[in-house]
Amino acid sequence: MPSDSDTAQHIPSAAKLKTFSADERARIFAGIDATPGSAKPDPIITVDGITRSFGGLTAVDVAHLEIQRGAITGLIGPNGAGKTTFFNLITGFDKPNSGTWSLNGDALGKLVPHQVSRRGMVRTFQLTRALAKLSVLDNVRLGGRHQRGEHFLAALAPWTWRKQEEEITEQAHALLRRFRLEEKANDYAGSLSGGQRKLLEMARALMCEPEVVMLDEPMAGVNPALTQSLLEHIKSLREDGMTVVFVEHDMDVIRDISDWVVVMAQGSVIAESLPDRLGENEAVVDAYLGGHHDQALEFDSDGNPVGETAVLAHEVDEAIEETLHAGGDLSDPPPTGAAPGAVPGRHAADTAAGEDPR
Ligand SMILES: Nc1ncnc2c1ncn2[C@@H]1O[C@H](COP(=O)(O)OP(=O)(O)OP(=O)(O)O)[C@@H](O)[C@H]1O
Repeated sequence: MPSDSDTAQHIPSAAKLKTFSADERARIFAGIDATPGSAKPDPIITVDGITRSFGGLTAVDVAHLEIQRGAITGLIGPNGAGKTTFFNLITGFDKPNSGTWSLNGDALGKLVPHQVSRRGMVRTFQLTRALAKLSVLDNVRLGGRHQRGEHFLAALAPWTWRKQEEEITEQAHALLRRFRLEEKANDYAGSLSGGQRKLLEMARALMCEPEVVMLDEPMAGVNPALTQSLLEHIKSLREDGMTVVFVEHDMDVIRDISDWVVVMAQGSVIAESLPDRLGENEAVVDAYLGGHHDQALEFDSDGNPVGETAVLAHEVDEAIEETLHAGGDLSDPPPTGAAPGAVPGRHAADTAAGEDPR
């Protein structure tokens, strides 16, 4: 495993980042095959044969995936599709059963998270209880951890780390200004709103000057009033030449900011597409409707659902229960603009069970 001193030379600098105009990105993606595992003209991340099982469950099984440099790639898929596990694997937070993956052609398989971030790829993670008790400024400063000051040899030469500490603090303030959190610098991070926490996560991630930023549900828990500004901040990462990969459930967000969309279901990549072509993709529609809508239903001699039908019946029961629990009315039509298959309640349940809603 490479040591910290080995990886120090890999800290990316802004000079290495490459920006593409909107027109250039449109041209790049118009020329890419909309098929799972399709080749990209300039992949910054390449993944091969990565698998991860939990007991008998295969959570991730991605045969091949390339992520285009300098663009925003959205990663979508039904609940339990393996998106978060995939993020954890390629950023070193979890270990796969098999597979290889690389950043700029350098294999990352044996690295731990801070070594991966030094190579130039970071993922955001939610504010933990420990971080909530620190100031906003210290949270961001922590993103610059594992630089020279933490190396045990540096403890013997304090003048080197003191200088670095000043630089880290300066950099943290600059990021707080960028994300408009400067006024909150000395507040407890735990006192921030949902949207401000997301900005803090991004500021913390940018401390190591990454080339790739992986955002896990950046819009979750964000007040709608802040959504637009958060989206602009994500786009600004791309304008600075960073590559962004993000997991998101909200299809409006996906369409608004993604250049390209990768769809996972049951651990695998089942589709790749331009965001506005997703609806034309049969595999995507199937994944979101559960793939049951055109299957024959099966019952045993007592009239109990069996096999796939039993699984479907259970999902329908859960959806109905969720709707009732949330105070919904089962006779309500599904809200307009909702993600396909995401609407619990009678109408959606009936549709999923194969009835024509018209
Ligand atoms: N540590 C774990 N132990 C056991 N099973 C796990 C573990 N982590 C994930 N899983 C399982 O792996 C599968 C993929 O989970 P994962 O969280 O990666 O999906 P996801 O696509 O991110 O889902 P969501 O959109 O609901 O967050 C799920 O069936 C989940 O229950």
